[in-house]
Amino acid sequence: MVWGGTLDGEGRRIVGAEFREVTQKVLALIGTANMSDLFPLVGRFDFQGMVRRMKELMVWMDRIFNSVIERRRKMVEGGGGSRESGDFLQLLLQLKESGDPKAPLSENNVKALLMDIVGGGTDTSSTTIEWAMAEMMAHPEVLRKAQDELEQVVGLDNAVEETHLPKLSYLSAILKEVLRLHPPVPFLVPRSPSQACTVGGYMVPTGARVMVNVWAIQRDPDIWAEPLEFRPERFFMDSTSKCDFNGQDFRYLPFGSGRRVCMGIPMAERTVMYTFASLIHSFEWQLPEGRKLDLSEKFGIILKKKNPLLLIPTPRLSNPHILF
Ligand code: HEM
Repeated sequence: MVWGGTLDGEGRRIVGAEFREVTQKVLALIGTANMSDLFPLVGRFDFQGMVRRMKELMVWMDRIFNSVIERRRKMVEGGGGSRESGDFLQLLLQLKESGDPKAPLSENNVKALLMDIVGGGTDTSSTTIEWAMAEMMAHPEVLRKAQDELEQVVGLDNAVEETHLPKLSYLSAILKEVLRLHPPVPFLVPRSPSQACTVGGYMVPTGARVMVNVWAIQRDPDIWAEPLEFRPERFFMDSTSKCDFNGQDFRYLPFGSGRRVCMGIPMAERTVMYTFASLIHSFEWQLPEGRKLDLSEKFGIILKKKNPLLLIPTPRLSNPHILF
């Protein structure tokens, strides 16, 4: 979707694996406590070597982008591959080449946009799906209901398609509940007011770093009934039925709010729901023998499971070949 049409087979796998590795390292580094944030005066000494390590990772990331862009250029110049790779990279390069004065794009802009999309969209989406599967293991009755809905809308003789998604209202409520209890970006992106202001009686000085604790808001017992219970049905109740992903309702902000709200919401809604729906429609899942379900969290810029979820699938469609 992002640059998949540019790379094929082995190339896609290698670049994908390398990109995942560097993204994991960047996210881990961003989530590490940095002394310089607490004592800005000593920041320039970079005692923990974090600036140095981030610069190294950015060089690595840049090399990956350069190689993908170069392959794309060769593909077009050589005329060997189709010019229409239909991916996001193609769109960005076309915009850049069109030289539209209203939206000028440099090569660096293209790379920054690629980084935003891949960096912002991969770990967040995969973490949501992992939490969703873990909650299904913890709540088999919810899983059963979701599978019943899928059987009615999709049928056991079909694979899930994008067109089915708007009809899967219970599944959509499950994902809302997953994102309520496990918001992948628990503190959103830090804010910094350009003017001092007072919020809820607290003075926030100009330039202060403000973190919004969405994790705590979405578990606040003053707002949510039985906040620690996993209950997708709550999103059908009058009081919460209007909670969507746009960040207008300050009780529920898994994608943030305001000017910096997640720009990938439409894509996330479709890809996460499609993947999750396909997983539970196409397979039955169980924990490996003797292994207990563990729902503990690991603190970081992305709120992941402390221990990765390991499950065993068994085909459930009438004809498993539908998937291939
Ligand atoms: C379940 C999946 C996702 C979740 C939970 C999520 C969540 C978030 C959150 C909380 C923010 C910060 C918003 C704020 O501080 O107000 C954000 C920003 C962002 N997200 Fe997502 N995101 C997801 C998927 C995606 C996808 C698929 C893309 C790209 C296609 C994406 C691209 C971005 C970008 C570029 C930003 C930065 C926006 C800015 O600062 O202006 N996200 N996301």
